[in-house]
Amino acid sequence: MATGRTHRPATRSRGIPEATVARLPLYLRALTALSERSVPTVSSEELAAAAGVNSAKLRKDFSYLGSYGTRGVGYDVEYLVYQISRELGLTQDWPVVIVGIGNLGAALAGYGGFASRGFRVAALIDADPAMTGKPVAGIPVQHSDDLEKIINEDGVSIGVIATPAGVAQQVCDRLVAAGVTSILNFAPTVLSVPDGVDVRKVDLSIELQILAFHEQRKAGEETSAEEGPDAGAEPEAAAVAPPAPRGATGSTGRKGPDGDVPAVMPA
Ligand SMILES: NC(=O)c1ccc[n+]([C@@H]2O[C@H](COP(=O)([O-])OP(=O)(O)OC[C@H]3O[C@@H](n4cnc5c(N)ncnc54)[C@H](O)[C@@H]3O)[C@@H](O)[C@H]2O)c1
Repeated sequence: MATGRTHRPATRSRGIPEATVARLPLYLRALTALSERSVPTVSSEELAAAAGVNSAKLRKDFSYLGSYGTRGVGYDVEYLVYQISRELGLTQDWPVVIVGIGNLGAALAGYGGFASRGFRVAALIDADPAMTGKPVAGIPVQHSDDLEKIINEDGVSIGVIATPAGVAQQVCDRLVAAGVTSILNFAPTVLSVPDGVDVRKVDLSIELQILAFHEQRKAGEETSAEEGPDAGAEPEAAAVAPPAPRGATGSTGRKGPDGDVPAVMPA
């Protein structure tokens, strides 16, 4: 998808809501699947279903891109792929470094979905000298002493942190000082970054905790239904689960202290 240079679209200056930006990758994934099947056009309803989004929301989102589709025909798949890719900045190549090449870092390094979306893994960095020079997913691991040099040489603006939590802030500080302005943090810790640096946090355990919350609630509802209309009131009140962590649905959200949606973490 790394084709040509990015044009700054007019819509950018009008401002696209963060929630819409967060849905654009969902549309793009669904559209890419349609494009691979050489489907020429798609209705808003079909695309909304494929992306798991409400169709009215989809039409509103696309209006921010200046894309309204054609009545009775729908949206041109290829053109929408181009429009959304352009809006997301995916029509240019984004070199990415991954820091911390353990279980997770190695899995990320081997993930084909980065390159196919224009994210080139420019370097793998680890502090363990025993790993230096060893290829992971075909890329030799470099020592973290050279982090600044690597960032500068490759013009890297996106860093992925997959180190233990205890060193993540220190790694983050070095990445930022070297010129990285976007960080994808997998370490279970809240990172502090200066203005102008974006942090996205991924935490699968938080997603599981939210699922556990819903499971518990569903179980409570089933019990109430079995016990009759009056029986539910007390147990339900007694079984109040802790609220789901804010923003942990992985959607968008405003910036917290680490530049992302604050997620509740066990201390
Ligand atoms: N977000 C998630 O859903 C999720 C899932 C799994 C793991 N994790 C987190 O990801 C991190 C890595 O997990 P893992 O299982 O791969 O651990 P791991 O121990 O296998 O790998 C960590 C790697 O980081 C390297 N490292 C340590 N200090 C470093 C430094 N200062 N600079 C560069 N590299 C350094 C180590 O040498 C090691 O290779 C942990 O913080 C873990 O909690 C998050």
